[in-house]
Amino acid sequence: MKFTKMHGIGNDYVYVNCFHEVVEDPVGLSKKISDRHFGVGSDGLILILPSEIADCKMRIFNADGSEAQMCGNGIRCVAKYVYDHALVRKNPLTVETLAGIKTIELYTKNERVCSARVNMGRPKLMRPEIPMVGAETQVVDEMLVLNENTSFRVTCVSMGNPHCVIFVDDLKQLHIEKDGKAIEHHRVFPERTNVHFVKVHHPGEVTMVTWERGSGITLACGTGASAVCVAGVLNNLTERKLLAHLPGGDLELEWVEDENVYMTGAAAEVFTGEWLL
Ligand SMILES: N[C@@H](CCC[C@H](N)C(=O)O)C(=O)O
Repeated sequence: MKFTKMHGIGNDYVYVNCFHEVVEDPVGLSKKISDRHFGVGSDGLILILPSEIADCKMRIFNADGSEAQMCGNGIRCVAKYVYDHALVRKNPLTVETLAGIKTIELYTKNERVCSARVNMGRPKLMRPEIPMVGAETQVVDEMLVLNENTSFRVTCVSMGNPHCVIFVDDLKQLHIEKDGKAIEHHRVFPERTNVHFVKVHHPGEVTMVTWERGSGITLACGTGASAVCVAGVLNNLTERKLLAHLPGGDLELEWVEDENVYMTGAAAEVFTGEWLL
C-alpha cells in the first residue's frame, strides 16, 4: 500500500489515496501506522476517497483508531493532495467529511498548493452532558471538577467534533498530559473531547496548546483553533478575527457575521512510501 506523509503546521498524518488503494481495516491500520517506533509515526490516518456529493471525501482516524468527524489541519492537506496530484484540479474545491461538506480555497506557489482557507462551518455551543445544544443557549461556560484540588472553567464548542476550551493566565503552569487526559475521558463527555489551554495576549492574538482526543498532545489542531476563536468571542476575550500561535505554527481564524468560521494555514507533503505490514 502506497502512502504519503503530510502535515499542517506539525499536525502529521499518514494519507492514503483511496482513489487507487483499498484499506480494509482503517481502525487497525491507524493504530499500527501511527506508532512512532513500530510504524511510520503520525497523529493518525487520513483516507482520501472519491465522493458522490463533493469533489472528494476524507475519513480521519486518530492514533488510537477512533474515527473523528473532522480534521482542520488534515483537510488542508487533503485539498493539497488532490490538487497537486491532479485528482481534482479545481479551486475552490469541496471535501465531504462526517461533519458535512467543506469548501476550501487554495493558495498556490509554482503550481503547488502551499496553504488553504477552509470554511469550517458553523460552530455549536455544547454543554457537558448535553452535547450539541444550539448556539442560542445562554450558557457559555461551566466549572469542570477533576478532583478536589483541580477544576477548570470550560467553554465547550462543537466544530462537528467536540472541543473543550480553557483560558489560562500561564501556559507554563499546566499539566497538559495529566489534566488533558482526565478531561478527555471525563464522564461529562460521553464521546470524549479535544482539550485546548489558551493564553490571550490581546483580543487579536492567542497562544494555545492541545490535548487531542485519541491522539494526545499534538503540535496543532485546526478544528480546535476554530473552537478557540468562537470561545474567545463568547467570553468577550477576543475579536472575531484571531491569530493563533500553536506549537507547530500559526493559524488565522475568522468567525464571520454569517456565523461560519474560516481557518487559514499551511499544508505540506513530506515524503511518500510503501507500507509492507
Ligand atoms: N487535529 C485535528 C483534529 C483531529 C480529530 C480529533 N482528534 C477528534 O477526535 O475530534 C484538527 O486539526 O482539527
